[in-house]
Amino acid sequence: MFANLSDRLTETFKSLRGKGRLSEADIDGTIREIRRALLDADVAVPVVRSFTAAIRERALGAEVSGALNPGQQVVKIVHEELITVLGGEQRPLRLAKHGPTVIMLAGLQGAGKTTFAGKLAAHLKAQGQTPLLVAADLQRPNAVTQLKVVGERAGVPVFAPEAGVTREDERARGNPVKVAKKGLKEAQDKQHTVVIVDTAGRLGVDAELMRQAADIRKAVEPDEVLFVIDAMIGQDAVATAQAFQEGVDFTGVVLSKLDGDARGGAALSVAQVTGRPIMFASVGEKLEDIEVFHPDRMASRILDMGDILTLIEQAEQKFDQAEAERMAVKMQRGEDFTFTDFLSQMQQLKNMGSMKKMLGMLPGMGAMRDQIDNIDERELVRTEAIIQSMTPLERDNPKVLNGSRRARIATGSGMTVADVNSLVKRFEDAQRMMKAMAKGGGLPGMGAGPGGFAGLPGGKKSKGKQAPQRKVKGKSGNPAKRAQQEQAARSRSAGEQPAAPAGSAFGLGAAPQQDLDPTQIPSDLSKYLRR
Ligand SMILES: Nc1nc2c(ncn2[C@@H]2O[C@H](COP(=O)(O)OP(=O)(O)OP(=O)(O)O)[C@@H](O)[C@H]2O)c(=O)[nH]1
Repeated sequence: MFANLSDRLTETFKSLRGKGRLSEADIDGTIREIRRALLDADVAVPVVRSFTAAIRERALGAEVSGALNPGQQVVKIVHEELITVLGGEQRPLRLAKHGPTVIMLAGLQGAGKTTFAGKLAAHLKAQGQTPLLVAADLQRPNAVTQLKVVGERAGVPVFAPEAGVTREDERARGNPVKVAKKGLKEAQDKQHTVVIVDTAGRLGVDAELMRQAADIRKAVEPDEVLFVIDAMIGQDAVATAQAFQEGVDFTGVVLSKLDGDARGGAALSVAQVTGRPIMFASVGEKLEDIEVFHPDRMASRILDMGDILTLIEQAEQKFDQAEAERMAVKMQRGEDFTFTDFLSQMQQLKNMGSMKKMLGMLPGMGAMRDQIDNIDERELVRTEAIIQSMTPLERDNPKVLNGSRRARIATGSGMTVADVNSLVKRFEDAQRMMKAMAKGGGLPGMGAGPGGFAGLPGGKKSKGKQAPQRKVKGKSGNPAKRAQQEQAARSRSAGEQPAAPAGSAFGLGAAPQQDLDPTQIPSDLSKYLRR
């Protein structure tokens, strides 16, 4: 996601590091680099122009802050301007006060509408809604079947045109406007709280496509019309978005395929050009690859400051609280950490999704992209296989693991004895770590107490002594935000980095800690602390 842009911008800021003051030439040089980086990322020219002009004006306007050096000041300005370009505030979905909320999806063929329809349905279902998917994409023969498949995966019913008995039925079946209306009626009758209408796309913008989408819009009067755009579309993004805005009009944007996007110009152009908020990002082919779009968090990711809030939220959603509490109690009692616990933690880690994606959300990880790309996610599966090949006695009393038992486990799991030895070694390290945490000290750079993962949030706070904490002003009521505030304060008072890479105990490439560029961090964290 934005890999090239992110690398170019962070490289540009490096040249400002350590400068006591910035001359106009320094600023112009930086602006030139930013302009090139944005154009190479396919950001639309007018957007680049206004963006760089705003940065230049503010940078020259000497917004002096005692806390930040000039280099950091420029990063802060770029960060704030990026947030503005990306739409400012996050805009949540508008839900209808009465009756089902109607959400219509529009966009070009292959933009990712059908895939997103399933993701959105699953996302809303997890929030307690009862969505109905409506297949009004009758253009592509396979589209209805595809929607049925994603609906089944999401556990959400799909309304699709049935084969008709009369000629009139058959005509209605081929008419997307009638199908959409019938779908809405079905939702009202069956008391669904949300209706998601998937519409047809074409290879390019054409009058027929626009007329059909506009007719569906008129027929179902949606609360939201979401324009789904492929983030890899490049310079065509602006023209396509404008055509849809004129033809159908939309209330929000969904950026799809943001996972595969090394350029990402669409993201930086569409909100600004259309004045419509980006509301969701689609970041993969799986059902759970959906993110609520937060302009400030995305700006932080682009500047390689990480996105700890999203990471915490995802961890919280997938985290099994009961299991965490079981671990907390166990450790407070001083009971030994066993392979059974190790396995359970690993399974939770797996539930949280791709390790690469999670690591990519930590600050300063852009410089380690190659190492992250080399992480072998199958390692979790191999580790699981080894533990599954142990007897209950061995899992709970790892000390009994002598040479012959290790050889048997290696054969049973299809691994080598060296693999088993290496896992036992990692396990012993994790066991020592858990003991240290149980004593209450916590571990450097970690926010988690007992029951939490190494380097990941979650679990209860230790009752024992914590490292001295700086008081955080204006603590948020939001657990994710609060966790970050506390972590930031802890990290600062201890002079530590904001978070330790996760997964090291599980042997997933064990991303080493690196020196973070100080020009990249302070403005971001201090921003959250001030909130
Ligand atoms: N990598 C990646 N692939 C995606 C994403 N969203 C969709 N795709 C893939 O893109 C292709 C097209 O997606 P669809 O959901 O069928 O697109 P559509 O807009 O419904 O297409 P039409 O129904 O023909 O208008 C499929 O192969 C999807 O698996 C995403 O976020 N990331």
